Amino acid sequence: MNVKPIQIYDTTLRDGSQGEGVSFSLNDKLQIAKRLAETGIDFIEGGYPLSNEKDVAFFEQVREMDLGDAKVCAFGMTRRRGLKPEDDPGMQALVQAATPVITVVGKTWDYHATEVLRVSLEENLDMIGESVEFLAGHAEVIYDAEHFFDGYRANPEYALKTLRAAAVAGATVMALCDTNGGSLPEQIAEVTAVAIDSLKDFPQVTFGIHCHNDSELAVANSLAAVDAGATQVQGTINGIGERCGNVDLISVMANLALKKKGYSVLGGRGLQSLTELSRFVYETANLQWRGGQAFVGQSAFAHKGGMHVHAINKAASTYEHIDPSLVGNERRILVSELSGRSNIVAVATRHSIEDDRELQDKILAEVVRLENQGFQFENAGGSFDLLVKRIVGSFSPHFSPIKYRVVAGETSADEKDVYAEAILKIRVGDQDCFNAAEGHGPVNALDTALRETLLPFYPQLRDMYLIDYKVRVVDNGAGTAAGTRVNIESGDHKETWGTIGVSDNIIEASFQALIDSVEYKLHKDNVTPAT
Ligand SMILES: CC(=O)SCCNC(=O)CCNC(=O)[C@H](O)C(C)(C)COP(=O)(O)OP(=O)(O)OC[C@H]1O[C@@H](n2cnc3c(N)ncnc32)[C@H](O)[C@@H]1OP(=O)(O)O
Ligand SMILES: CC(=O)C(=O)O
Repeated sequence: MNVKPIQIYDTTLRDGSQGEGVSFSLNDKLQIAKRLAETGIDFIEGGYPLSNEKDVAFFEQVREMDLGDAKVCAFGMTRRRGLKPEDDPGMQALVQAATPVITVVGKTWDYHATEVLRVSLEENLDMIGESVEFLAGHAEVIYDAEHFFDGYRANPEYALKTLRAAAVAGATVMALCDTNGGSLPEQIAEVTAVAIDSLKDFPQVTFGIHCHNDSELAVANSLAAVDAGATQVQGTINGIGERCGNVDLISVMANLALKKKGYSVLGGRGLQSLTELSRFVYETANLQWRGGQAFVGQSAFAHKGGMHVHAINKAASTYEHIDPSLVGNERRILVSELSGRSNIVAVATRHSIEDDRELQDKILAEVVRLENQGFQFENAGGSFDLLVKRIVGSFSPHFSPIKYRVVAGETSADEKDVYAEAILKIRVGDQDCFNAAEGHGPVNALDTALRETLLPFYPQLRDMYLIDYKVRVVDNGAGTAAGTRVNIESGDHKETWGTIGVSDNIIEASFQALIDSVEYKLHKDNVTPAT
């Protein structure tokens, strides 16, 4: 069967940066461009050179990078009213960006031309035609038809004229924009087909689709346009962008490659790097991951319900629409009060409890009891592992806490320096050890005191570090009134693990999570407890 290649046009660095809370540095932009190219993205829209110095510098520096087959595009608007293109600073900035592709946005909607630009409909057509013609002398031109679908609904004849003006002037791609993100898939399909038909006397012209997600339909709309004949999809990684965002290219690429028949993206490669690409962009943009993001989210293949895990263990496709590895993601089994024995067996693989139903029931009962107190084991695999060890009987403590005290306060009213000190007594083997430490805060002081005390006995702890610390107030209603839940994420050179503590007292909850974190490290490294 013939497959139709669909070009992927990424505008994370331009339209994505219009998203609230997104601000890329120059280096961020260059790094993301490199990743996009490595993934096999066809077009990388780098920014708006008229807008700011950073984008100008981006285009200067990106030229020095080897981005393989990816084409870098500079973005800008048509010439200003009353100016010749060659005299327009925006046009000049686009040319100076010296990219192989220039994307120029123009108005399609008659209302927008007359009310916002305040130009006649004829002048708007001239602005489009003259701008494209001028730019086509310097680069391949993609024409972004802003508000195309709203424009078509308001005045179809005029909307199509704006496309024709761009085609006559030499644009090679018409990107139809659902700028306000308000269209439905059936409208997109119908209007895209009409637009394509209207330019059939320009066989060299192809069509793209550029959707926003204001109605949560951007993916469906983009796929509808592709079915109607569009061969380029514009969007951003993770759907970041203004208001509700742009279409998420991750979902578009995965659906086109894995679900829809007859299309290919990324030259048939690169799909397995989608999860990594998604997370790289989140990290670089300093944004929180969306756990439930389709295909690449951390929870996209996370199974919690006991009945589901039972089925997954027998046949994964019962609750997974694709094999997660196809997009570089992985299956996760969560343990909680909603678990059945199947979750416990699946998570506790290293404890060989598959055949012991009695043990499975005991572990499950303990999980349910603790969750009722405010514990949550989904992100606390280290603590869950220790819980299983305790019930199975393979847990041997490496130390035992005797008492601790934490003091925090201000050094003086003048200096207002906050200090924290921890005093700790623990038993290691047959020795009682006493230590005090200072820290940036009470938990840091306690952590330092604990490590310093244990290091002479367990030098392996030098390789362990704290990655994240989170506190939540829990009001469990049903169970004992638990006050705070502390989750700690720790790591060493090999792996990361989560631990948990719950108590009315935040310091006590933190201490429990710290103890579990250290015990998990020592157990996993098979360190013999000091005698
Ligand atoms: C749908 C989209 O996402 S399009 C891209 C939107 N992105 C951005 O706006 C981000 C980058 N923008 C910027 O840095 C600035 O807005 C600039 C540099 C482009 C322009 O800044 P300013 O000159 O201060 O103008 P301002 O932003 O206030 O207004 C936009 C101007 O462009 C004009 N304009 C808007 N769209 C177009 C167009 N397609 N063609 C020609 N002129 C246009 C407006 O009429 C207005 O000009 P006016 O003040 O003479 O009426
Ligand atoms: C061009 C563009 O970003 C839009 O119309 O949404």
